[in-house]
Order: sequence, then C-alpha cells, then structure tokens
Amino acid sequence: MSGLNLVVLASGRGSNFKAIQDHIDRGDLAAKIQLVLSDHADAPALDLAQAAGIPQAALAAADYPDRVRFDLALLEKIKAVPCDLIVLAGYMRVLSQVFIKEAPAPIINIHPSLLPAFPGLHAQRQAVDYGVKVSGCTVHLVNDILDGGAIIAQRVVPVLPGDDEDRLAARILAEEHRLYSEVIGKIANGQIKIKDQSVTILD
Ligand SMILES: Nc1nc2c(c(=O)[nH]1)N[C@@H](CN(C=O)c1ccc(C(=O)N[C@@H](CCC(=O)O)C(=O)O)cc1)CN2
Ligand SMILES: NCC(=O)N[C@@H]1O[C@H](COP(=O)([O-])[O-])[C@@H](O)[C@H]1O
Repeated sequence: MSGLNLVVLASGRGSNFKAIQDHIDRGDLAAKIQLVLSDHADAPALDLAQAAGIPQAALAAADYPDRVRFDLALLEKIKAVPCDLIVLAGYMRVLSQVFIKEAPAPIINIHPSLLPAFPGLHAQRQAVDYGVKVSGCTVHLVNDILDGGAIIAQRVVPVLPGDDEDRLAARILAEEHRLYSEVIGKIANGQIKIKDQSVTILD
C-alpha cells in the first residue's frame, strides 16, 4: 500500500522534501512521492530526488512567456502522474490563479512563521527584525492569496537572545521537518480532511 500520492515542488535545498521522504522510508508516513519539480535546474532538491530514485524535472521560467504558461507546463507534468496532494517545500514562486483552479489535487505549503505574521519571503528575518519573542512555522492550504490559505497546523519556536536570521531559521526548520510529515500523515489517514478550500481536523 503506497498511501497518499504526493507531488513535491521545491526551488532549492530540499530539506523539507528530504524529511518527508525520510519519514516514508522509515515507515512513519503512508505516502509515495511520485515526482519532484523545481523552477531551478540546479536545485539540490533535484539531486536528492535522483538519489532517492524519485522522478524529477526542472522548468525554467525564462522558457515561458509568462507566469500562467509556466504554471500550465507545471500542471501538465503533475497531471501525468498519480497525485493526491501537491506539497510546496521551499517553492519560491507565487502560483497563478490558473494553477490554483486547475490543480488536480489540494495544495499545501509550509511557511517559516506563525501566519498571519510575517508572510512572504524572509519570514525569519522579519521576525528577528521585529523583535518577537516567539515565532514558528505554519502548514496551510494554498490559494490565490499569498500565504492566506486556511491554516492547518502550527508549531511555536522560541526566539532567543542573540538570534540572527540564520540561527532562528535553523531552529524553525527542525520543527518544520517534524510538522510537515505529521500533517501529511494525518491527511493520509483521514484525520485531516481537505475539501475545496476548507480543512476539517478530527481529533
Ligand atoms: N498562490 C500562492 N502561491 C504560493 C503560495 C501561496 O500561499 N499562494 N505560497 C508560496 C510560498 N511562499 C512563502 O511561503 C512564497 C514564495 C515566493 C514568494 C515570492 O514573492 N516569489 C517571487 C519570486 C521570488 C524569487 O524568485 O526569489 C515571485 O514568484 O515573483 C512569496 C512567498 C508559494 N507560492
Ligand atoms: N515563503 C516560503 C518559504 O520561505 N519557505 C521556507 O523555505 C525553506 C525551504 O527550505 P528547504 O528547501 O530546505 O525545505 C523552509 O524554511 C520553508 O519554510
């Protein structure tokens, strides 16, 4: 039983993708990553996917006239494989309304702050600069409002004296690696149900 079919979108390092695959390999997560897609051909996430024997591909934005045509090409690759859930794992492009509408499965994202605080890019830097005493990470549904989709789960992470962006990011990242697989596991076993843009969490 391979469980939930996942397609992962990653722009860079891929540590969240790797954490999900590690949970799958350990038998902790009833899912199968069918494809890893990136908008950067040199993304380390693609090397991690290749090493894990997972099909992977990169699409270059420069090869497409606009965001919608890029997203339609992305969708074409996603629709060619079994997909129950699209997982953004450090995917650094805003998805168009067309992508959101035409996606063959729900889309989730992990964000390194306690949304709605600090949306967008460099959330950890925003938190340090603001001087908050706690931050954290959020798993949310993806819709056409950037980082505005329904919140599925959050974890609080302390901001310690002397923290800079990198130290806080590392502390939050460790929590992301746990939270994301926990949430995907609950989607796989039906404890979290997603219908259209609403989330139901069963205790
Ligand atoms: N339609 C949506 N698309 C995306 C969402 C979302 O909630 N709705 N989440 C983001 C993830 N993300 C933060 O969590 C994020 C990613 C990228 C950007 C952004 O401004 N990207 C720029 C390019 C930046 C770059 O190339 O360095 C852009 O796309 O023009 C903001 C937030 C994923 N997509
Ligand atoms: N706005 C989106 C965003 O900032 N996402 C963040 O990018 C990092 C990707 O790391 P990874 O490639 O090692 O998973 C993660 O910290 C993720 O929360």
